[in-house]
Amino acid sequence: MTERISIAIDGPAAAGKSTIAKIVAESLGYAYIDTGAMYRALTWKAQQQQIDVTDEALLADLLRSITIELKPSPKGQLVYVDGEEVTDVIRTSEVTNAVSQVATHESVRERMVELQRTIGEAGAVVMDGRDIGTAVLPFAQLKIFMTASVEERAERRYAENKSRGIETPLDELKKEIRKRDQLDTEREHSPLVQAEDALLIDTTGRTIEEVAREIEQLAKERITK
Ligand SMILES: Nc1ncnc2c1ncn2[C@@H]1O[C@H](COP(=O)(O)OP(=O)(O)O)[C@@H](O)[C@H]1O
Ligand SMILES: Nc1ccn([C@@H]2O[C@H](COP(=O)(O)OP(=O)(O)O)[C@@H](O)[C@H]2O)c(=O)n1
Repeated sequence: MTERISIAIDGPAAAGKSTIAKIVAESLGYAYIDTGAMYRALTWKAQQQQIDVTDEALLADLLRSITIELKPSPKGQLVYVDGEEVTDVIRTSEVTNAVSQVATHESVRERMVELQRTIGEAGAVVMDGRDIGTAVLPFAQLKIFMTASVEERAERRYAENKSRGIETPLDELKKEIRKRDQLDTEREHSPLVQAEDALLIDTTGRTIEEVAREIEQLAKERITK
């Protein structure tokens, strides 16, 4: 019987990964790790230091010299870079439009995977991203590949942005999501791809509660096995 399983949730932008991962982690009493926030944090720091996001060596050095922390709080997960809280600033379009470029670099990915493995090693974790089931936690007991139509994903991001006072036209969001999906699936190093042993969950037209219950059930089946 495995009491502390690892759960990997991968998939394209705005498919609902972090929303669902958070709920499932809370209901199981597990830690939730948003690996996208780590790539965003590095991208933000690089922009602060005016480092060119195509410069792999400088980005890898930067990643080695900074501290990225994910801290749970009643408001949700807070993200810190070198002690500075960056939870909201890493969601701006300036960061969003550069992050997938930063994430293409092999040495950046190697270091991120190392950091994420250290966090996830002990189990009792729900981790979401693009390469969790394939590269970070290949032995995860439950792997989900979460998708939704690009229209629905853009509409969800639109509503989410609106509720946070950000007005980006729907068409622009659709373009940004398509572009990021393309960069993530076509990159050379650990691209976004469904792991062979991952279960595909299409969330199009489904509620957050439905999807969360489905994954909780799948997790419980594995925990008691
Ligand atoms: N099944 C769902 N149905 C409707 N909206 C959803 C669903 N899952 C997530 N959302 C909403 O979509 C938005 C994007 O979800 P998010 O979890 O940030 O996606 P990801 O982590 O995959 O980028 C959030 O505002 C969330 O509330
Ligand atoms: N494990 C991961 C997580 C994110 N990423 C990169 O980081 C970007 C931002 O991830 P995210 O999960 O915050 O993206 P959203 O879908 O939440 O907008 C992705 O588009 C990828 O380019 C990655 O390459 N590998």
